[in-house]
Amino acid sequence: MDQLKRQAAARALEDVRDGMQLGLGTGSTAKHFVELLGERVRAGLKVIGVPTSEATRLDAIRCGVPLTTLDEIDHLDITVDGADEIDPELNLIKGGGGALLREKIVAAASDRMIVIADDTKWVPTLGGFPLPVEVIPFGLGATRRAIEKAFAECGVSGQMAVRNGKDGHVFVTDGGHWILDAQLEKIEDPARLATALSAIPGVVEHGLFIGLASSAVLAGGEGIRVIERRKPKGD
Ligand SMILES: O=C[C@H](O)[C@H](O)[C@H](O)COP(=O)(O)O
Repeated sequence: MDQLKRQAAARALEDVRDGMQLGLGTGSTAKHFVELLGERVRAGLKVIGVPTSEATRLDAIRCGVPLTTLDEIDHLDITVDGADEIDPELNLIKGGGGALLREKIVAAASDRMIVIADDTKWVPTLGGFPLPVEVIPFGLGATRRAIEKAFAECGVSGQMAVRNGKDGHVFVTDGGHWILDAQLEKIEDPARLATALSAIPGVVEHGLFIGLASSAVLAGGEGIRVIERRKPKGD
């Protein structure tokens, strides 16, 4: 599986040109991209990156990839990031590693987002992977009830739990927030659910990435498949 992730990362790297400003994703697949990019940088490629998490920032530094911020530059050419699920419209569930907020800010600031994954992430309908919803700890009970109401209005339901870290304590995101993971099984209308969740006070962000991915590079036993998004970015 790790080999497949690396192959997808290597394919995305073929789109990177000298002088590009890149969004650097988070997770085990995006980590391969950062490592491969580092090799190219050491061989003379001139790029600059914006990391989507503290973990990726440290990886990029270790690999020698020069970094900047979205305060210092006004756009990114390409963001390369992994995903937890990808549907045929290239809508995504992200946030399995807790980096969804910075990932979405960076993807939205990019001309193109290339999603890299092994082909087990490709699904007909999103929802098998628990949907991460990043929340402010204050008023959590009220936020939870509002999320449940939004789920009901959007025709989905399922258990929701505060995410714990490996140490057994509540997982805290890079932004200092908590994550609720919702087991929804099938999200028939992800765009509607995304809009409903974004309207709830106390919800900082959610893991539905709608209309952000430009293409997906899927690596599987049969080789690599590149799927281009049909509609323009943002639609
Ligand atoms: O918060 C984490 C990110 O959204 C990751 O890109 C996503 O969880 C996929 O990670 P991985 O490549 O490790 O499966």
